[in-house]
Amino acid sequence: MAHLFSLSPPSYHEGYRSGDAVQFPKTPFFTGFNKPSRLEADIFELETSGTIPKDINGTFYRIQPDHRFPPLFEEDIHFNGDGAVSAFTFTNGHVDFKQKYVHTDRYAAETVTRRALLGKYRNPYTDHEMVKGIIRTASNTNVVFWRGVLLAMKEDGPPFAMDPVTLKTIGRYDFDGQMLSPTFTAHPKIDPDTGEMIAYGYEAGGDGHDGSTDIVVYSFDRDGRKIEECWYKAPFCGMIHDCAITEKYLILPLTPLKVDVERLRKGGNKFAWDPEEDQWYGVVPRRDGKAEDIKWFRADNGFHGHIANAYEDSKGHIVLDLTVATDNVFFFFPPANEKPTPSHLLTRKNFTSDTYRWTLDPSAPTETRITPTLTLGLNGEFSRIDDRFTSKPYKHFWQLQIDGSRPYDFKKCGPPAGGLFNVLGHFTWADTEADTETEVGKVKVEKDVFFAGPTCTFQEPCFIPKAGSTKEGDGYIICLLNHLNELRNDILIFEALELAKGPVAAVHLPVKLRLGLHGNFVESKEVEEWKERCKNDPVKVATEALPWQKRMVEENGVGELSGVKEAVGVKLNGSDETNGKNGH
Ligand SMILES: C=Cc1ccc(O)c(OC)c1
Ligand SMILES: [Fe+2]
Repeated sequence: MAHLFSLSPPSYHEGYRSGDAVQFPKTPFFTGFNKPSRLEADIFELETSGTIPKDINGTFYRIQPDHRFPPLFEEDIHFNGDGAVSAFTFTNGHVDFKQKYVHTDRYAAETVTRRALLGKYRNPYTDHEMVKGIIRTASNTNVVFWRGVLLAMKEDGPPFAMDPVTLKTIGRYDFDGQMLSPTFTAHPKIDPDTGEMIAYGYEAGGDGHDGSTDIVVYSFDRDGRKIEECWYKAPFCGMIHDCAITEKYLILPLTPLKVDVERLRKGGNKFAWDPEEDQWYGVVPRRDGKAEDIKWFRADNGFHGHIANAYEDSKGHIVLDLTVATDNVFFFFPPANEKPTPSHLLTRKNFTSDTYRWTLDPSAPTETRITPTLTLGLNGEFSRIDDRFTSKPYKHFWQLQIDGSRPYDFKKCGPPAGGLFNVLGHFTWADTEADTETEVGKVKVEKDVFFAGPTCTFQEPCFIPKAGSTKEGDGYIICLLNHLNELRNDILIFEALELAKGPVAAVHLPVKLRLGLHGNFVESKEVEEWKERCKNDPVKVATEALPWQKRMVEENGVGELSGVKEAVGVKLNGSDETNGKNGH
């Protein structure tokens, strides 16, 4: 007799989903530690070890891509998973946990059909007809608190707003109708002095998947008013994942991962790595920018990781610190001339990801070639700082490190899911101003590190300032720990300036989450204050389709998009009659 689990026909035929069996691909992106969690959860009083500091009163929010349904394509990637937000709320030494999906338009549509309708990562040409014209974003990359709401963000679409207490999705957020570009970054920066949000979108000129080289830059002041909007041109349509701000400038690292609309039309990958292309840095003024103001700096090929920080030095030069890898970190987006490799054969490239310091002279001519002022000889990613020092000279950063010299239990864990981030590091710049003069290669940091052990890796850390203290680094580091052998997660809490001493406390989850991207800490006081304010002035979400959707309706007639209208409740005519009846 056939084994019960072999009764259903194969769920993928020639790489495309077939049949009705609900089965995830057996590929490395969907198995082992990478198996979707699909969990919405609410746990009151998590188990803990050590002593949870009683002065942490607030919530650590983080987000993970977590596929709800078997993907349409067997070779789908982690980054295409539905956004799910986790919230760890600390109250006087106790910790509660919540996790909820972001209810995007794709979430609504796929709830109706109980199966995936959207195809490949950022390729609408691979979607089911029913969702033509949909806002495709999975909102899975970052979660940022803004004026009373949590914004779940992904760089291919607008943010979705969630209630910070219940994690219920409120709707698509358009900054009170002031932000109508098709794309919006997952890495906005908040100026700690002015409280404004500086943000941008790339591939922003058209519908968000047409290879447009337009970049839009926005600033919203602390009262939510749009005070800046300027449109610039990029030398090519490529990924601009993170950004940095100084007092006067916004810096946009353009990575040689390129979009090609013809490839998209043929059902191919969103991005292709171009090993021949430079890494570019666009610099624009934060105030009164004009299209012609953008200045590009170019350096030899490299793959941008995340920003640590940036500031202007005493000469008015921009000091910019970020990780840059020596090869294509997104191994699933190979060069255009390379055939896609089946994912069971895919391997991470052998790259290192050092921390680079660039010093940019804003008065230099555009397309000036640059070399780093400093490289640190580290190998890591996911740098974080004390965010109160964003845009200012700073001393401390924290970063996940890849230390191949430490023991790793391959037998118990297999290949490390998401990368061997086995060490959490705290680094102190020796002397911030002098560093800009230092020669390349000289390590000018002091290290303070903690090794996770041979069966564990870390997810991105986050700094929590100690209440009442304004001193840089005076706080805690909170960090998810992956138990790769047990398929479970913990949260570790460290004194931020004393990682080597080990965690002061651990919080134990009874389940495995998925590998997440980014997170932020918000004080309970702030959430409560905004709850009060929102009673009189409720958060408004988008009530109309985006301009590109309206154009699509005009060009094709609503008839062609009726599938969307019915299934998704996209408010194509500004009516909301279908919204809300779709599953939730
Ligand atoms: C670097 C991370 C990164 C970049 C682009 C993405 O769409 C993404 O999705 C989770 C993640
Ligand atoms: Fe990121």
